[in-house]
Amino acid sequence: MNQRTRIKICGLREAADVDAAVEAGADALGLVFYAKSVRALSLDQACHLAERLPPFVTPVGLFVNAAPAEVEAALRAIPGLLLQFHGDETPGDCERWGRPYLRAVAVRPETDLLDCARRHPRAQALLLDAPVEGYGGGGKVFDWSLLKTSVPYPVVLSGGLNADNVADGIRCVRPWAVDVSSGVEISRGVKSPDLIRRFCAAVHAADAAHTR
Ligand SMILES: O=C(O)c1ccccc1N[C@@H]1O[C@H](COP(=O)(O)O)[C@@H](O)[C@H]1O
Repeated sequence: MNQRTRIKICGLREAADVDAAVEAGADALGLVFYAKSVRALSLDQACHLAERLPPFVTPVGLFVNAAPAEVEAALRAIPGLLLQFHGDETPGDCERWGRPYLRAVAVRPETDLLDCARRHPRAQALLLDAPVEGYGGGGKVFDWSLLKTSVPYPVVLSGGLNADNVADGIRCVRPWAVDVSSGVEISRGVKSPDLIRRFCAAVHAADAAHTR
């Protein structure tokens, strides 16, 4: 089946970057609700960015061990928010909202993806990331050859992707979607509309080149 690879651009902080991502064909935009991240937003800032999104572009709220009240406030304020849990949340923490969510998994040689999938039966997707110091957004690629198990729902490939390596990632992993943050930044936490466009163009070119 020919299947286009969905694109999530994460850690946006500026309206111009949001607009560039939408124009370039991004399917989802990540809003970071993790105070320790250089990409962190207040709820107010996140609402203003989310208001710019046209239909069919999904706002994604990224949380790391957030207090339930914080998740609840974001769900109330941003219609259609897809949750991304990127910390040590238990399956119960992720599922208590009765809302679709992405569960981030740091992929190590010993990681059992099927077990992760079993523990998160209601996740929309597993988001596969590199193990990094802290929780994520570290721009590190993991060893894609570790992905030998297929999971019973879609995966999102992330971790150190950029316009130069994303085609290889798509070819190796065949993910439902790819997710990028550091790889579209000119300096830590500062997005570049040009790099966003280059990343999206590389994904579209990879899809056009591959029979999937
Ligand atoms: O972006 C962050 O600052 C962040 C902080 C804490 C957890 C996750 C974070 N970002 C997510 O990390 C992956 C990989 O990002 P990168 O492309 O390697 O920089 C991605 O899913 C981001 O959404």
